[in-house]
Amino acid sequence: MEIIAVKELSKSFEYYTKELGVRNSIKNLLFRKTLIKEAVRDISFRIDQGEFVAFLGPNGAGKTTTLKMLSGILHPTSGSVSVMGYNPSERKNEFKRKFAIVMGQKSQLWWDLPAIESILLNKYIYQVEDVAYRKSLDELTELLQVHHVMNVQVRRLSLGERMKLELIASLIHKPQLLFLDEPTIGLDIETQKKVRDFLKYYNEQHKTTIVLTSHYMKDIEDLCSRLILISDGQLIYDGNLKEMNGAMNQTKVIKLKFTERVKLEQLQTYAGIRHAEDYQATLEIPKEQVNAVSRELLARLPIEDILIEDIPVEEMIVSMYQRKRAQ
Ligand SMILES: Nc1ncnc2c1ncn2[C@@H]1O[C@H](COP(=O)(O)OP(=O)(O)OP(=O)(O)O)[C@@H](O)[C@H]1O
Repeated sequence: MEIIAVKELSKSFEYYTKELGVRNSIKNLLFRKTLIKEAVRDISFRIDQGEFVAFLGPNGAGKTTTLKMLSGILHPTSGSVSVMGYNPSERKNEFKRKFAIVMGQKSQLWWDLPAIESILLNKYIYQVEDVAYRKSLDELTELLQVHHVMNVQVRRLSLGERMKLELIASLIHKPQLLFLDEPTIGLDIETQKKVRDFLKYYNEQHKTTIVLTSHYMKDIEDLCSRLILISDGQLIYDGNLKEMNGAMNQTKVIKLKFTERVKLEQLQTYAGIRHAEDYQATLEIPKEQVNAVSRELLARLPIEDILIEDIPVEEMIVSMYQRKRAQ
């Protein structure tokens, strides 16, 4: 079932530049120059129920602007958006009850109160019935293991604890759609993993559609089967992570560790040296040559360890952004 349908969506902002100084301020008042920023340009995509989609782009690509249009905070300049059958711009209460937004950098919890108070407030705002509320709360606190901090003032919580409670507050009404903006930002590795495990389980269990933006590639690789990439307001890729791997990864990386110091000249017969220093080297080799080159390396050099890997997802994505800029 289709949850989000975005068609030829664009958003432009009008803004003004302001020069410094009193004289310029007066000049600006009289002859203000209007500039137009096309933050989102003609993008189209569809997302089905239960999908866990990464929505990525470099800084200023238009991600927040798009998410704001999907949640009804901003009106599109042109094009259409349908979310769960609603036009988000109409901001119907019924629509607002069906989705949630979690922002890693912005809290929705009352700072001076225990989180349970904010969660309870959401129960009333979203009109969740007592039995459903109890069930949701028990499930979420159990999964996230936060019983012991429910009654602690939010300002006293660690970042990880707060993030988990943000998730509970957002999911207490069982939204069909969840927008997650940098949910693991600033968290330690162990807590990042716990949050990821929770999101994976929750998505599978409840078929909640999740749209995630994150700068951590581990979030994307572990959670999202599909990737929507935007750059400079335009859609540059929409597809499976594995397919992108196949299409982009025409080369593999060979990481070598040596038992003795190896000179650069000994490696120079191979094109694609990414890095070489004394006891280690990294080469980038076309896929079809990997077997032959590995055999030759093992025969010719004092190798302690050899590792053959795909190009990291992060690098593939960055090279997609670069390709787009070069067009
Ligand atoms: N109200 C506004 N007025 C003028 N320009 C704006 C406005 N809001 C956003 N922009 C511009 O639109 C572009 C896209 O912004 P947006 O916040 O959507 O990017 P983003 O992909 O979310 O970036 P980031 O990862 O840095 O948060 C940026 O160049 C930004 O400066």
